[in-house]
Amino acid sequence: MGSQRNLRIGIPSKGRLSEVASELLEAAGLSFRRQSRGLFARVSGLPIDIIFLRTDDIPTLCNEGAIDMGITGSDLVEEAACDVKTRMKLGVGRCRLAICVPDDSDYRSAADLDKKRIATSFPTVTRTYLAAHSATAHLVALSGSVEVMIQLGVADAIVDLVETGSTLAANRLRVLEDIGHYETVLIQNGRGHDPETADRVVRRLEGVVIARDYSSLEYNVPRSKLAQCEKITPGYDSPTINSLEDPKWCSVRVMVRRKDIIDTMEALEAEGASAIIETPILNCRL
Ligand SMILES: Nc1ncnc2c1ncn2[C@@H]1O[C@H](COP(=O)(O)OP(=O)(O)OP(=O)(O)O)[C@@H](O)[C@H]1O
Ligand SMILES: O=P(O)(O)OC[C@H]1O[C@H](OP(=O)(O)OP(=O)(O)O)[C@H](O)[C@@H]1O
Ligand SMILES: [Mg+2]
Repeated sequence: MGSQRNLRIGIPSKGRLSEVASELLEAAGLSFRRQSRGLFARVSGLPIDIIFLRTDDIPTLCNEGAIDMGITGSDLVEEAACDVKTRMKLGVGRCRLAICVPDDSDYRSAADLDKKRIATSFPTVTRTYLAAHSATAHLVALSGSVEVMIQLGVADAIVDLVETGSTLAANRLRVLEDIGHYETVLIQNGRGHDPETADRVVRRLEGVVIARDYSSLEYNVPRSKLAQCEKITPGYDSPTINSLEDPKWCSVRVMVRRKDIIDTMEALEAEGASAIIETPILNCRL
């Protein structure tokens, strides 16, 4: 039984998302070894092949059916303007796409860029955004080094990805407007090749991605204070409560978003909780 060929998952062959994608798949129990510069790798014990591709080709190749699923940036999915489904956000590679202008220019909004020249690797997204803001610009479509194009006299403004803003600062640019926020995603086309294996990949990645976002927190609390503490830590579903030898006390185990962990520990302590312990979660099924 089974499908005629293995499920194909396309992942970046190089660049910043290449390691991110491999690590996530490994953590989800999809183990494979890439021969140097190889295009394919077989996943051990599962009917899956990993195909190594350019990050920006992954949306198009998924839409065309060359791969069944792919890991890439949601910015590139939007730019490719094709009909693939986003199965899940992977919680990494977060960045935004922004219209940027020289620090010392007087532009105040996208509408001020009407009839100006804009350099970008995202012509489709840029054109759509400008049209919605009553501006039409001359777009210079480039595949990289967009930040230097103002200095080179090629453009008046650029549209590029921004994370920390250090590239902008180095080039004396500022953000005029944000176009959108993006992150690394798992995509799938609508052809439905081997849906059982595809869903299994999604469930496995979910386990890892959710686990990375949460910690497990355990604490002891007098039963009289339990209600207040449960308000602070409602948990992913609901907290697990265990009895302690002293009937006036109980122990609580709960999942807490990692970004909230310190504030939560402080709030619990202030309510009278003690022995508050954070432990990382490697994987989970909820
Ligand atoms: N500074 C950044 N911070 C976070 N994510 C980013 C950043 N820059 C890019 N990304 C994400 O990574 C994807 C791939 O990045 P990019 O297009 O720069 O290629 P790359 O992997 O860096 O390879 P190259 O060296 O060819 O530029 C982007 O589409 C975006 O989703
Ligand atoms: O706001 P920052 O943290 O500075 O990040 C933004 C920069 O990151 C990306 O470039 P990348 O590092 O991939 O270099 P590249 O231009 O060689 O692709 C992007 O194209 C920006 O230039
Ligand atoms: Mg890059």
